Amino acid sequence: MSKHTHAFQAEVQQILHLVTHSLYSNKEIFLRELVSNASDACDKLRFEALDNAALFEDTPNLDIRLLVDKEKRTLTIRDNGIGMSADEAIAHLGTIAKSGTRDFMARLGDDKKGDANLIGQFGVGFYSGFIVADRITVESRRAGLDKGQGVRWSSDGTGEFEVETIEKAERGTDVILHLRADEDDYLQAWRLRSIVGKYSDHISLPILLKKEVWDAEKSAYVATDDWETVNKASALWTRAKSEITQEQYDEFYKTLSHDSEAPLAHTHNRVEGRSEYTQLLYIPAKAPFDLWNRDKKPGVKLYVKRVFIMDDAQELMPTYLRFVRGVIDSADLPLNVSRELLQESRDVRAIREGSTKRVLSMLESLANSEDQAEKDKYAGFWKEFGSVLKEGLGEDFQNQERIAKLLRFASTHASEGVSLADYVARMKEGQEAIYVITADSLAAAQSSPQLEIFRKKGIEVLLLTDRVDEWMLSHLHEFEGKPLQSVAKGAVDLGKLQDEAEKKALEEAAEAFKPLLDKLKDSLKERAKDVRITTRLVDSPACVVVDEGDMSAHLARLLKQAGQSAPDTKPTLEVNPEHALVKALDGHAQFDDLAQVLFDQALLAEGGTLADPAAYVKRVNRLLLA
Ligand SMILES: Nc1ncnc2c1ncn2[C@@H]1O[C@H](COP(=O)(O)OP(=O)(O)OP(=O)(O)O)[C@@H](O)[C@H]1O
Repeated sequence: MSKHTHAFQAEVQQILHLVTHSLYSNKEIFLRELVSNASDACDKLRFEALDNAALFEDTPNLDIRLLVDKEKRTLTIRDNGIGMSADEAIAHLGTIAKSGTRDFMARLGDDKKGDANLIGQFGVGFYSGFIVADRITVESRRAGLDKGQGVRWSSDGTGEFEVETIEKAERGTDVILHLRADEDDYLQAWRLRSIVGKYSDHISLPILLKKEVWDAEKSAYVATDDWETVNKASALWTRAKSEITQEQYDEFYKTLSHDSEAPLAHTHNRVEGRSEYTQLLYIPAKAPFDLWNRDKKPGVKLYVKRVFIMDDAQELMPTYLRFVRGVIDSADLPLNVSRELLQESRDVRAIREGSTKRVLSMLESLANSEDQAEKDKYAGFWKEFGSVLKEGLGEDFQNQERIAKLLRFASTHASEGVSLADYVARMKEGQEAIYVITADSLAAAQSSPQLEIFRKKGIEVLLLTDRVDEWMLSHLHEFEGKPLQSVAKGAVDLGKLQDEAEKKALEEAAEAFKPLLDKLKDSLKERAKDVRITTRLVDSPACVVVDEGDMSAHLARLLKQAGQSAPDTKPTLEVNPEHALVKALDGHAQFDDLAQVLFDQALLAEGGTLADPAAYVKRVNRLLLA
């Protein structure tokens, strides 16, 4: 193949622009990214060679080498892994296959400056080479292909790249960085050694550098022909916990996840027994940009006896823990395990159950810690991932109780961080239910008329404003034997919290107001299922509620917003017999206008919208002018 020029996919051009403009504050990460690609390439070769040992050709020992040419000012990252064919080089180094790329770009905003954190999280991988290089040449040959079928890919990282066929004797890939004018630092062996030590020590393959000796004549270190290994070259998770520092754990996480922030917590265990495996699992500090996508695969890598098998092994972690990152290395699974086999394997099920329990324990120890810093970490976790964890209530029945204990809410007593256990501990004497209200926002929840009686009596109500809360309520019916009760559903029944005198007053008012209620029912017969007297209101004249078994108005709105159909259930209007407006209804000349306005206002107060706002305005104006 003669030389061909190709244009980068538009998204790659944007990434390249970002890389060179936003990441220079932490330049050295380019080496971590390229070494990690080299290590992945070796993992892939080892995996493919399980079925075809010939791929190893005559070099079964896999390694990564860093070569420096001080005259040409190049740094080469060489691996003898799987390599790339010409087509693969064009596809992999010219496009971004990752799903969600477009969404990601949109999140960066129009100026495309982005912040380094977000970009780091997305993982610029190969393109990070352009932070320090003004040209990158890749020479590669895929394992199994002929020596004449090597490929040279080259680009200055602007709009285009060139590809041509070359002879390449050794299998694998050379990534040759032509360093920018002011990047001589990366030609120094000590500098490379220190970066490898910092970011890539855990890489399980040897990373080799030419040994240098001091040359007195030249007054400089010069390279010899001997190679030396500069990393520990044993997979981090296989080492004893006591030999691993916090920094090493954190760096390993950063390589796994491309996150530039340290994780919140990790758990590292060797599990023995019926199923034998090692797990090293992390909870990130920040949610990834595509956390909301339930199709997002959990970020756990599967290894079998230290051989990499696959990324994102969904079967190893339930969907609601898809934010967890890490590695699971099984001693029992066969090396040629397929996705299909994973789905059926009892060992995999045992691993998933064990790992789920570990992650929940990790969260529990943060949440229940006496140490404020740990508690704050849990608060941070909840902010980032709480909504996803709630999915577990419906997904993982076995652990429902543990998950319920990890939930945190706002309430009428505290603006955040209220657990169900806190709530239960604060329940009033005689209180039988955990009261909740759902709304679109905290402000809407806090000012809901339905809360008035609870406020007056000092009874705490949980304010649920997350989009998944309605769904959560359909799975979580009780906690420690106390039912969760929506204050916007059914007639308010405070049970033992209401004294006899109050009950009697209500009955009497209902009797006295009967004629008025009948008139209201008649006026509102198209809109309200029923009209009744209530004691739940203190300052407001009226509110709307739905029956116990009906869908809440909030959920119906959410469904409609999401373009789904929701039943048009009529609410019940409850009126406050003590309120001046309600008292004024009796014998009012514009009874119908007032009744309709009362109903419209009740809808508005609980966050609803009016079907006919213009009619409402006209009625209010008529009343104002009367
Ligand atoms: N040394 C290498 N040997 C073989 N293939 C490589 C090598 N480096 C990169 N590639 C190929 O190029 C692709 C793109 O690499 P890049 O680093 O941009 O992203 P990635 O590794 O897929 O994703 P991430 O960096 O987020 O893990 C890789 O998926 C791989 O197929």
